[in-house]
Amino acid sequence: MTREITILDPMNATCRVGLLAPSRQAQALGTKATVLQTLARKGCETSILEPDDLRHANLGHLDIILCLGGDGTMLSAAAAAARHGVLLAGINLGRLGFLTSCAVANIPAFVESLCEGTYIVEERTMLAVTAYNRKTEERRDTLLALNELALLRAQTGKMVDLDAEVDGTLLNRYHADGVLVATPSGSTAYSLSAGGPLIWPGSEVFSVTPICPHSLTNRAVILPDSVTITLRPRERRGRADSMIFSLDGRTTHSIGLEESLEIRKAPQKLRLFQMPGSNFASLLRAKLRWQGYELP
Ligand SMILES: NC(=O)c1ccc[n+]([C@@H]2O[C@H](COP(=O)([O-])OP(=O)(O)OC[C@H]3O[C@@H](n4cnc5c(N)ncnc54)[C@H](O)[C@@H]3O)[C@@H](O)[C@H]2O)c1
Ligand SMILES: Nc1ncnc2c1ncn2[C@@H]1O[C@H](COP(=O)(O)OP(=O)(O)OP(=O)(O)O)[C@@H](O)[C@H]1O
Repeated sequence: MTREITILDPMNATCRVGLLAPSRQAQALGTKATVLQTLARKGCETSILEPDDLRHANLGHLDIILCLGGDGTMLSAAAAAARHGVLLAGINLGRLGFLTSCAVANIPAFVESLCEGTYIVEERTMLAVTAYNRKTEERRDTLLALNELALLRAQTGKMVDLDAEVDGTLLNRYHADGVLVATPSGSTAYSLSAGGPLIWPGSEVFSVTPICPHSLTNRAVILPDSVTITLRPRERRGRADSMIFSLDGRTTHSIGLEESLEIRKAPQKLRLFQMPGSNFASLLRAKLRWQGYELP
């Protein structure tokens, strides 16, 4: 895994922070004020980002996008951060905050570490997902995901059929509620709920995890992230149940029978801020509430 200790360039020591704080709840507004004050005291230049800025604004001048929220807020900013090569951090105002950097109580330590350059940068793999029409060869825009691509049944209580191919060779024909292609970052999210394995960040693999397959031997498969995975909705007994695909649970798109999804490792990596001393094992123990004798 790439984990680098970063030292800010002393010639350019002013840290330019884009603050994404979408919540209007009183507690979130109070935390936002505290964060702004603490950053200003340390000489950081802070601009406020609106959710729309993540799609339209040029963010390349920022050193860091700082989210106040939970995993949902981190996921909303991940693609923009990766596209612009900007570091992503979060102060947890959500429930779990698995992807965030720290809790509200640690704001002073967070800002200290940011300004002293003692933080760790973890490079996280993103997925690049392109839908294309096999007949017309028309391709939709390529989208990025940090956690997973989900191909799911839509507006129906029926199961769906779909084929998954690896570099053009059939992996399996699934009869299920859907299939997930998850990154190591996404292995602790939806894929985990669907019975997929926990994958250490930095592992160069994807997981293909079926959701409730009607076959007890259909399990998650781990693949090298150098492959291209193709997912293709199929007709079943002459009937096509409608399907959707979703990236990080945020955007959903319908997909037709003539379309396929091509899923690859994105050329862009997400640079994720980690507090000094943080490690994945303690995150698993704390956030996934592992129990055990004498666990620290
Ligand atoms: N049955 C499920 O487990 C299920 C169903 C739909 C979506 N999801 C997950 O929700 C994600 C979107 O998160 P949200 O907060 O916007 O939606 P949300 O409000 O539906 O929350 C989903 C839960 O997953 C957690 N989560 C998100 N990313 C995580 C990660 N990388 N590691 C560990 N936990 C994580 C969140 O903290 C939250 O508790 C999707 O990417 C998908 O992985 C899970
Ligand atoms: N666009 C928004 N407008 C208003 N409030 C928002 C917005 N986005 C998030 N919030 C609020 O901010 C808080 C964090 O939301 P977020 O979706 O990031 O995390 P969560 O789902 O609550 O937590 P987690 O995903 O970590 O379990 C929540 O209270 C949510 O209601």
